[in-house]
Amino acid sequence: MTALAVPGLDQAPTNHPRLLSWVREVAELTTPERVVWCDGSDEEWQRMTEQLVRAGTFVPLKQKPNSFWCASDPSDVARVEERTFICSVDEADSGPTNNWMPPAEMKSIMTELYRGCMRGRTMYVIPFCMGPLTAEKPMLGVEITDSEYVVVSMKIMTRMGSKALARFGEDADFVPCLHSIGAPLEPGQQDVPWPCNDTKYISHFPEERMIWSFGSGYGGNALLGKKCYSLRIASAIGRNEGWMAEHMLVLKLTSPENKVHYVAAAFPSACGKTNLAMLEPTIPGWKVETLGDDIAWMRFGEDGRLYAVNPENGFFGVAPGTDWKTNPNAMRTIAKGNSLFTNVALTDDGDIWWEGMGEPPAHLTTWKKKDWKPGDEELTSHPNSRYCTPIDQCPITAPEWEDPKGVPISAILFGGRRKTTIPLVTESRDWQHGVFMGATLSSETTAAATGQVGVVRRDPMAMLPFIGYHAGDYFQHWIDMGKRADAAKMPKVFYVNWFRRDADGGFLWPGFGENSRVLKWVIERIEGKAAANETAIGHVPTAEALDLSGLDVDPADVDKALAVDADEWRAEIPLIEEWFDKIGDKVPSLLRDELAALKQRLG
Ligand SMILES: Nc1nc2c(ncn2[C@@H]2O[C@H](COP(=O)(O)OP(=O)(O)OP(=O)(O)O)[C@@H](O)[C@H]2O)c(=O)[nH]1
Ligand SMILES: O=C([O-])CC(=O)C(=O)O
Ligand SMILES: [Mn+2]
Repeated sequence: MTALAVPGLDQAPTNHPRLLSWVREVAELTTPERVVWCDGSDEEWQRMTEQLVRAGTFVPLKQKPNSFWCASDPSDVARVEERTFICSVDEADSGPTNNWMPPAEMKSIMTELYRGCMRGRTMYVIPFCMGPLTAEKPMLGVEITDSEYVVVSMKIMTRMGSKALARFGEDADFVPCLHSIGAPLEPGQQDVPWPCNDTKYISHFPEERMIWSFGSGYGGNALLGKKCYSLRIASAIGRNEGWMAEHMLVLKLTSPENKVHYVAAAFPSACGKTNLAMLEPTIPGWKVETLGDDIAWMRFGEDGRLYAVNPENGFFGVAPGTDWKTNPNAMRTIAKGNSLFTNVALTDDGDIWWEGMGEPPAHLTTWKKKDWKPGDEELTSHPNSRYCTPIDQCPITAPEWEDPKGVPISAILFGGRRKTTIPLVTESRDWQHGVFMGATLSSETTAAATGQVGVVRRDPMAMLPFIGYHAGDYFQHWIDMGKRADAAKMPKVFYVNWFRRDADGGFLWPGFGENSRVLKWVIERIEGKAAANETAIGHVPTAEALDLSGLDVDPADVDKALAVDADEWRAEIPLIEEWFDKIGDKVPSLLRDELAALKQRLG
């Protein structure tokens, strides 16, 4: 090996041999101008944000301390599912829901893309830890990137820098995560505010536990600790080790009698996780606290219950629709500053604005950097614009959110965005039926991924884009988790839909804080206190069982939100059959049995 004289390469704050040799190897391939080992300090944040302001990437916000507005390239605004690959050694392990390429082929394509790709740029080395630093076996990773935006975002979203590196010792295992925006700078070339590449690959090598990402700076494609590590790679690890990595929020619910229950909920991207995680109950005496808004790792505890940990350190939340009425706790969190806002609108006095925030000011700069005034047709903010903010700034973050042991889960909610068919809430009969509900979960597509919006697709456990292996094996893993446990100790599974509509297109259920009424029914079911109708699809609340006191809605609308329409469900059956056929032989026979039984009950 020829010793490469890249400034900074030899200033490594570690003796970890595997880490050192990997960093050198990447530097030799990508040929950056210098290497910087990130320490995660406030001085580093200061330096990076100043640099991003000089580069025209960030605009400092006058109205929010230590916060920045940022507009991406208009082509780089969401996850790119069609460019996301699970490169398992055997194609059959990737399954019918993932894109696949042989690992060797992907590596050879991407190696050529990476060759010289950091020319003229700085290569940052970011040691990070997903989940609490105090974990007995911390889940470590190192992201190499040529994007300052990624470095500062990782500081919010993960535990990174020196404090993470302290857990590496000289031989700790870590997931190598290689990221490049794919925009080398030639001498004298003027940089752009959001460099990226039209060619994009988001590749995962589950057997090697390695991630390679190229061409995009967008969060879900570039902050590799999030979806790539904590869901795709972690789901594959969890399957082997007997735990679960899920696209779930985790909240703590305290009843008026001071009983505590922890609830996890899986909804597809842009379908309400952050909002539910930070909900302000509208019913007296109930309290919600937040532990996580996007990802949960769940393992059995010594008492046989399922415990959840949030691997993240921040919120990367959908901006539009967030305001003081719908999600006041998110507003309080970002008001404290230390946040990044990407692809929202900028006000003339140096604040942010987006659709759903009430009356717009007389003039705005849109996410496309165009002038905008009220009445203009164009959206001021991209529908997938995001705020990125530290979780510990949230006023209702539960104190135990960093407990490495996690919190015991009483209920799991699955939910989607469906205009029809799916009632407001349905309780499963048992774990296996709950797995069936999750495996057949459907939702309309959203702006969180590129592609058409509003198309109904199956999104099993809200994990369609995030399962790091064969979806049929994933269903089997869910069933096996139930078999390993005492049934009485497993969380009870519910299926919710906040998005059912009337004939005029209006929502039948007011949602947001009012969803506390559904949470109350869920807890009362668990405690054996609330009534339900047994229907073909599961247990649905009687109109009286749902606490509607003080709620200003037409009771007929609530009835419609709760209705089980046999015709609509009969129309759903062929869609579920088609879905199971797509998964093929690996659909667990118990789920086929559930489908047959559902068909029979519907007549
Ligand atoms: N009608 C209605 N809309 C909701 C409700 N909860 C959330 N939304 C809207 O759904 C959109 C997405 O909500 P989020 O809570 O950010 O979704 P998420 O699941 O956290 O999304 P990701 O971060 O992409 O995983 C926002 O525009 C919300 O305003 C609800 O109860 N009713
Ligand atoms: O991953 C992202 O970019 C944001 C997110 O939470 C999702 O899409 O589910
Ligand atoms: Mn998400």
